[in-house]
Amino acid sequence: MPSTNGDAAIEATDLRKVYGSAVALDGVSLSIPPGTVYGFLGPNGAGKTTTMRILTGLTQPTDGSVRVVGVDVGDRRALAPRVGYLPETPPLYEEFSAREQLDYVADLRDIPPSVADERIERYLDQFDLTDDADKRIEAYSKGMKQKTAFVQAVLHDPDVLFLDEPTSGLDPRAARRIRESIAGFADDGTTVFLSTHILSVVEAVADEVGVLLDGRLVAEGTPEELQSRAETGESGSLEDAFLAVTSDGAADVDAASASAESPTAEPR
Ligand SMILES: Nc1ncnc2c1ncn2[C@@H]1O[C@H](COP(=O)(O)OP(=O)(O)OP(=O)(O)O)[C@@H](O)[C@H]1O
Repeated sequence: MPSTNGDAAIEATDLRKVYGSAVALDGVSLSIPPGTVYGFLGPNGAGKTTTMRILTGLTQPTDGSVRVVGVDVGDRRALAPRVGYLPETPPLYEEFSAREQLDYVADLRDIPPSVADERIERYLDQFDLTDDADKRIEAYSKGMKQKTAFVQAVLHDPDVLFLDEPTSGLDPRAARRIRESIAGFADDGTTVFLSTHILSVVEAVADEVGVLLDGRLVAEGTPEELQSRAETGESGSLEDAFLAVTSDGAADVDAASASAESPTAEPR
């Protein structure tokens, strides 16, 4: 369990989530400093989306507690202005245009119109959406929808940004825009919690990586630290590291041998 850090942007303690008889999360603790880009990895069904939904206050944990920027996530009213969330299936009104959608969200977020107008135009331009900004979203490609949803998540300039597969379905240029944008937010002090299966994105932007397996955090460290843990040694890729710590029985091995082997990444 991480040491309790009152200044952490995300502080989760011993999260458990049980659905019926199925254990989705089995004691996950996180302590993520402000300004960190945290890459959250794990195989299908590991519990990543469940964790994100708990960290954003959308799902109640069965046990455990979460504070984001010092706010208990149960306090939705206090939390909402401080966090942005891009879920795997983003909520967009298909009958709106991107400009209408973003105007609508700006209004919901109480962003003053002059500030909102400037930001919306800047983001539309940044994500190559200006020419299509008045077309209905239902006519957009998957990538255009994803970019619109990303802008929607960041429009209010949140302190902490939760991104679930932000580059999924994007062409290389659009994916690069998102990656650059994530790096830019981090440079400005935003904490980014990034769940993805695309390891090159994590390699490009993450300061720290956590690997979830069967509802447990089985490894945590910088991408370089995780790579150096891979069986292939220092030259191992993040993919090697991911496969090593998520192979059958890896969770037990890691938990048992954490201090004995003094690995460079901090296993859980
Ligand atoms: N609402 C729910 N009701 C019952 N079981 C659920 C529910 N949501 C998630 N689960 C279960 O919890 C476990 C973790 O699911 P979760 O969606 O968090 O995984 P994930 O790591 O995000 O997976 P993926 O990479 O495939 O998106 C899975 O076994 C899943 O079936």
